[in-house]
Amino acid sequence: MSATILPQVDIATYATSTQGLSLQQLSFIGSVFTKVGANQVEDALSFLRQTFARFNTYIDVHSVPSVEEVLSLLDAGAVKVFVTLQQLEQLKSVKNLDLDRVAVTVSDESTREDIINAVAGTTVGVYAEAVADIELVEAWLKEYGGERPPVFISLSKATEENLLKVMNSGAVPVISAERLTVNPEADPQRIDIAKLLIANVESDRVDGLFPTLVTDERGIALGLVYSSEKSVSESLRTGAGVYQSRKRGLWYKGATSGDTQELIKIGFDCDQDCVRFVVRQKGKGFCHLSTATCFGEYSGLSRLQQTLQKRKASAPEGSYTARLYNDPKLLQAKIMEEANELCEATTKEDVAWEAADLLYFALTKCVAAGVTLEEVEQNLDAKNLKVKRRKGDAKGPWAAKLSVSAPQDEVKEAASVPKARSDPAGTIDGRIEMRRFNTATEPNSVIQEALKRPSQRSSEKIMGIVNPIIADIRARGDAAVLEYTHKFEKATSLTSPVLKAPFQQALMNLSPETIAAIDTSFENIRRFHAAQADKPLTVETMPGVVCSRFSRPIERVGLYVPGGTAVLPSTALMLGVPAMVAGCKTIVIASPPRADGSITPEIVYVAHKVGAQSIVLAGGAQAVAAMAYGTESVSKVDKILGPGNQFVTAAKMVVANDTSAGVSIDMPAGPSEVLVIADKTANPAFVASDLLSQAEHGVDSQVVLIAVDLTAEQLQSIENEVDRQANALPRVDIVRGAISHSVTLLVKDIKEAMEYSNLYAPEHLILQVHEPEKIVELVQNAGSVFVGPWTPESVGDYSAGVNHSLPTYGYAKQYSGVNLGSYVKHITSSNLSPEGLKNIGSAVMQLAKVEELEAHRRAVSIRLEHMEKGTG
Ligand SMILES: NC(=O)c1ccc[n+]([C@@H]2O[C@H](COP(=O)([O-])OP(=O)(O)OC[C@H]3O[C@@H](n4cnc5c(N)ncnc54)[C@H](O)[C@@H]3O)[C@@H](O)[C@H]2O)c1
Ligand SMILES: N[C@H](CO)Cc1c[nH]c[nH+]1
Ligand SMILES: [Zn+2]
Repeated sequence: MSATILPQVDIATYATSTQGLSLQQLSFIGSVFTKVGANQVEDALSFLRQTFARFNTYIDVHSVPSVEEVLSLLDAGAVKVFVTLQQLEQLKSVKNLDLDRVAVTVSDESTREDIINAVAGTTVGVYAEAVADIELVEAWLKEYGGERPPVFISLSKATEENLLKVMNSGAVPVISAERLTVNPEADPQRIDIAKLLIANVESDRVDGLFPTLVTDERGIALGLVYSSEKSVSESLRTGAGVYQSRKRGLWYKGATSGDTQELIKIGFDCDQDCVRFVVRQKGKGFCHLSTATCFGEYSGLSRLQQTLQKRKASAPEGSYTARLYNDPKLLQAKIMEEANELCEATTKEDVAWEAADLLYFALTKCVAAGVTLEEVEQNLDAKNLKVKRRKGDAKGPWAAKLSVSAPQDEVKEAASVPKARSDPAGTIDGRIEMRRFNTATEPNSVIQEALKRPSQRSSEKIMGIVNPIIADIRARGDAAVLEYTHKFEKATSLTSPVLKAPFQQALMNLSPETIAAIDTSFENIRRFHAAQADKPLTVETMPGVVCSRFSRPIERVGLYVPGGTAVLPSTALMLGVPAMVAGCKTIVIASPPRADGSITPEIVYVAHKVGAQSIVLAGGAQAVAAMAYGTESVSKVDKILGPGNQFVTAAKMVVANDTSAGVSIDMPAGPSEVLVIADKTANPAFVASDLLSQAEHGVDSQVVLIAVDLTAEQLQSIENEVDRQANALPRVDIVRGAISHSVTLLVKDIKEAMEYSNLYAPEHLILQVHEPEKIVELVQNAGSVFVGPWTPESVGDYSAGVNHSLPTYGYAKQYSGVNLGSYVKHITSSNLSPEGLKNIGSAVMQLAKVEELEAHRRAVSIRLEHMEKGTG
C-alpha cells in the first residue's frame, strides 16, 4: 500500500510524545516520515529495526554525510530516502538500488529545471519542502505533465484545506504527527486524520459507502464489508475493526459474537475506490458461520500455522506434533533430513512434496519459538529491501560439500592409480559422472553409505497417501478409480475404468516392425517360461507311503504394467506370457492410460496375445486396490504381480497384508538398477551403455560400476563414454538425476568385486570381465545376470526370454524374479496302503502322544485296530 499521507515524527521523541497521533495510531496508517540529522544515523537504524513491521519509513537524509550511511538506512528497511541533487547523483551509480526508493528535494540551491532534468526518465520522486504557496506547486505539477514521478509536499501552513488541495493534486502531504488526531470532536484544534485518509476515496454507490476488503496480515481475504468516514474514524480511535453496516449503522465487529478484530492497518487500492483493512482476527473467525474467512477455512501455510498453534496450546497426547515440540533434537533432525531430501529431489512433483515437508518442520520450529508466519514474511520483505546483497556463497561445511576436485587433472597427475572422488553431485564440472570410491582407502562405512539406494520417501508418508486411496476404492469402487485416473493421469474424458476383451483391432494399430518385434519377444519369453514347468513328482518315502507334488495355476492374476515415466509394453509381455503359459484362467492387466483416456496400442496387442480378460485403465495404488478387492467392473484377482513406483509397491504391500483381501503379491520391484563389473578386458563404450540403459529409467534409479584393477586411463575412458553417451540421450535430464546417486567402486580383484556385488544384491548384474562364465559361479545374490561383452542388459529387458520383472532394493537376497513358479501354487498329496500305515503308524502315534493331541493319535490307532480285527 503506498502512502496517502505522511505523518512526520521526531525519532528522538516519538516514543514519549503524547501530542497528536500515538505510535499505535500511526501504525494504522502504515507510513511515517522523519528527518535524520548528521549524528542520528544510529538512532534511525534502531528506529527502523524496532518499527519495520509497523511502518513504512520515509527518511529525509539531507544531513547524512556519507552515501554509505544512506545505504545502510535503505538496507535497514527505509522504504524511501529524500535526498539532495548531489546525493542523487551518487546514488544513481549504486548497483541493486531501485531508484523509486529515492526522492530528490526541491531546495533553494536547485532550480525547477534541475529537478526535472534529474528525475527525467527515472522513477525518482520529488520532495517539495516548506511550500508556502500551494497554487505554485499545483501549477508546477500541471506543467510537469506526462508520467509524473511521485511527489511529496510539506506545507509551511498545513491547514486541513491546504492538505486536501495537495492530495487532490495527486501528491502526498507530509505533516507533523502532532497536528493530527483520531478524535476531532474532543480535539478540535487538530486535523481529523480519518477525513484526510478517505478524502480521495471514491464511492460509486448511492449510499456513498466504500467497499472494504478485510484481510489478515498475510493478505488473505477474510471478507467484504463497507466503510464510511465515521466507521474509519471509529476504527482508528478504538484500534478495532469497525465498519458501516448497510442496514444497522456502525458495526463494531465482534461486539455481540465476541469475535473481535485488532486493527493493524488501513490502506486503499490503486485507484482509490476500495478500502483495505488489515486485521488480526480473534475468536472463531471472521465469518458469521464461524469459519476463518467468508470464503471458507484457511488452507496451506495459514491452516498449518493454525493447527500447529492449537497443538502447541493443547496437543493430544502421543500426537506427532506434540513429540516434536517436546523433543527439539528430533525436530532439528527432521529439518535437516527434509532439507536434504529437498536437495535431492529432481522432479517437479518431488520438489513440491519435499518442500512441503520442510515447511512443515520449519513452521513447527517457528511456532515452538513463538514466531508467526507473519513475522517470517516481514523478514522476507525486509530482506527484499536490502541494497547491499550478499554473495550468497555457501558457508562452512556446506561450502565444503560444494567443492569438487578436478578429476581430469588428478588422473593426469597420478599416472596409473585412479583416485577416489566422493562429491555428492552427479555432474562434476558440468560432466555427467558418478562418484568414485576406492575400497582400499575409504572406510567400509563410507562405501556402505555410498551404496545405499537413493532415499525413498518414508514409508510413513507413502502409506499416508496410499491408505486413503485404497479405502476410497473399497468404499466407492469404479467412481473412485475414475476420479483418481482423472486426477493423476489427467484422463478426464475417461468414463469407464475397464476395457474388456475382445479388444478391437483398431486399438492395436501397430507397425509391422513393432508387431514382429513383439512376436519375436513373445515367443522367446514363452519358450523360456514353458521350459520352467515342473512335472508332478512322486516319491515312495517308505514301502506303501507315496508322496506327490503337483502344481495348479493361480486362477485369477492381476498384472501391473507401469506407465508413469515411460510406458512399458515389454512389462506386459514379461507378466502376461508366463501367466498364459501357466494357464491362469483370468488375466487382468492394469496400466495408467494416456491423457486422452486411451491405452498404448502395444499393451492392447500383448493383452490380446496372452488372452487377457480385461485391461484396467488406471495406475498407482488405485489400480492395485481395484484388482485386490474388485469393483463393479474390475475383476477381483488372487495375486498381483508387476513392478511400479513407490505408490504401487506400497499398495501391493498393504493389500497383501490384509487378510480380508485374499490376495498375494510377487515381490517388491521398484526403481531399476544395475551393477556392472568391468575389468581391463571390458570395452568402455559397452560398459557406459549398460550403465546408462538403467539410469534412463528414472531419477530414482541407481547404477553401480565396480572397476576391477583398472588404471586411471582405463577408468577415465569409461567415464568419458558415460558423459559423451549420456549427453546424446533424449532423457539426459533423468540420467543426470540417476547418476547423481550412482557410484563407481575401485576394487583390487574380481573376488572383492563379487563380494561387494553379493552384498548389494543388484536387480541386474552385468559381467564384462575375463572368462565371465566362470564368475557366474560366484554369484550369490542378483535378480538376473548378463554374461560377457555381447550381452547388454536390454536384451533381457525385451527379447532374450528371461524375465525383466525383478527384485530391487537388495531384495534379490531373498526373492526371485518373476518366473513360471510365480503363477502357480504347488499342492502335495499322500497316498498310503494298509502296509504303509502299518509301517509309519507307530512314529505318528508317538509324536501325537508327545504333543498330547489324542485325536491325532486315534486317527491312526483306530485304523490299525480295524486292520487287526479284519474289519478295515
Ligand atoms: N524392478 C523391475 O522389475 C522394474 C521393471 C520395470 C519398471 N520398473 C520401475 O518401475 C517404476 C515405474 O514407475 P512410474 O512412476 O514410471 O510408473 P507407475 O505406473 O509405477 O506409477 C505411475 C502412477 O503412480 C501414481 N502416482 C504418481 N504420483 C502420485 C502421487 N503423488 N500420489 C499418489 N499416486 C501417485 C499415479 O497413479 C500414476 O498412475 C520405475 O521406477 C521403473 O524403474 C521396475
Ligand atoms: N529394466 C527394467 C526393469 O528394471 C525393465 C524395462 C522395461 N523396458 C525397458 N526396461
Ligand atoms: Zn530397462
